[in-house]
Amino acid sequence: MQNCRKTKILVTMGPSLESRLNEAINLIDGVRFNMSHSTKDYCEKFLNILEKNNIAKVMDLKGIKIRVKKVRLKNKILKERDKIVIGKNGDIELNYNINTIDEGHFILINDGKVKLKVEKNENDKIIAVVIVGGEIKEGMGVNLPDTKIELPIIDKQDRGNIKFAVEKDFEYIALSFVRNKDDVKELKDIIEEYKGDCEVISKIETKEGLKNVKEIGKVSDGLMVARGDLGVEVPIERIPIEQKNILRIANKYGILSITATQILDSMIHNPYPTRAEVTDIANAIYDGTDCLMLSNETTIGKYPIEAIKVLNKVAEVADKHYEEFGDRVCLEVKSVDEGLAYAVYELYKKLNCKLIITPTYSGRSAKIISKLRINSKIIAPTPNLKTIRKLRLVWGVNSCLMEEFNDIENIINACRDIAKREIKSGIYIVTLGHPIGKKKTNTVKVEYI
Ligand SMILES: Nc1ncnc2c1ncn2[C@@H]1O[C@H](COP(=O)(O)OP(=O)(O)O)[C@@H](O)[C@H]1O
Ligand SMILES: C=C(OP(=O)(O)O)C(=O)O
Ligand SMILES: [K+]
Ligand SMILES: [Mg+2]
Repeated sequence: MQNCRKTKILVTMGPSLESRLNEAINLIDGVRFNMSHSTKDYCEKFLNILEKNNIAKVMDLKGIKIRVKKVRLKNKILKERDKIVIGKNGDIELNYNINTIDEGHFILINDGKVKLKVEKNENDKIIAVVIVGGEIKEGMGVNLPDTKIELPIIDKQDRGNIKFAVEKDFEYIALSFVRNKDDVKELKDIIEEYKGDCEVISKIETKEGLKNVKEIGKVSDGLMVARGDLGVEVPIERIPIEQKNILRIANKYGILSITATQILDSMIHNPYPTRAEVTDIANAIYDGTDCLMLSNETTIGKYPIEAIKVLNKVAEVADKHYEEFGDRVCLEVKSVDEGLAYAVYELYKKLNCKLIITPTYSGRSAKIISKLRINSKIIAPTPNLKTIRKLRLVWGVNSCLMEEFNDIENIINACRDIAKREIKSGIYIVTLGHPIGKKKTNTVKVEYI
């Protein structure tokens, strides 16, 4: 069983971590492969060690990233009030057709460090004025917060990545730059086409995705507060408010929630965090995030292991105070699952029970109960290895392998053995589906040691 930390840790694989993964393998719960910077062959190298340790595998699709394709300017340092021609044979060419970028739209280059505003769109070219100057280079990321991006959310390369993720049993696929529910449906249809069951995490990181976050949440298995691109697409002062809002929506719909980017940014260069970062981690936990994700800290940072250790320690301490400071429960009751979770919650509070055991195939009963942020341990025994790995990212849930039984008595006895190991004496709760089999959980049993 993992240590008493309840918040889960997802790290991004990259040069800094790849040769030191074994130093952190017992402190992390998931690994993200960012396909903007990784190939399938690169992922292949780590599958064995991840599966041996039941670590959740997350494939993050590169998505429709717009970039600077060509810079024809001699002087690549743009100055305020400069006029720039964008388009074929213009000063700057993008890897995106420009005729949907209208007058008044902003063009943000290099994570928003350079800001242009469109003055004129003459169909084959755009005249833009420099609002904030700076250096521009080919390959730099471009964000178009005001422009409806008319591109399919999944291109040929990402379709290949999805096929690979299904073949290699990735637990999750993260979708970058999600705009609306149709984008999520498109990914789910492709996963189904390849007969996969990877769960879909929608990255909320564009103005349009933010506007549609409710409809996106309703059809996703998880939401990620992708603060990097989000902080470019909306004014940075909106990040704390949008983060709380996105996390509340994920918890209301009973889906996974991940908070990402610049979690311990200063540890890219320093072996210790700032006070602001440590407080940000605790506040993200109290905003209700299931999981925190490290990016540059573990891909290119100088101190990947130290960053993981700091995140582990800070989360462990913050978790202990969830009852005092954590956001209150807001899980929406849509079906029996949520009703049962609230029944477990009431029993836990009224009977001061010390342990909740949720035998499960799908993992859903454990995930839903976890949304109520119950302070007691939640153990989810399952015959399904993939469920163990999926639940690695779910707050407060420890999953373990249990053989497949064919009668309820045996499951209850097996849970008793787990309880004896975990609490020695006291009240514990078991959730079950009766009659036995792959039906939804529909029974709550109070047990006593
Ligand atoms: N180890 C096991 N052997 C046999 N049946 C099991 C086992 N673990 C859970 N079950 C049965 O699976 C059902 C609950 O799992 P599942 O269908 O995934 O529900 P949920 O999605 O609500 O978690 C119940 O019928 C439970 O009794
Ligand atoms: C997590 C994010 O996406 P990526 O790292 O793929 O840019 C982000 O933008 O914060
Ligand atoms: K990405
Ligand atoms: Mg992003």
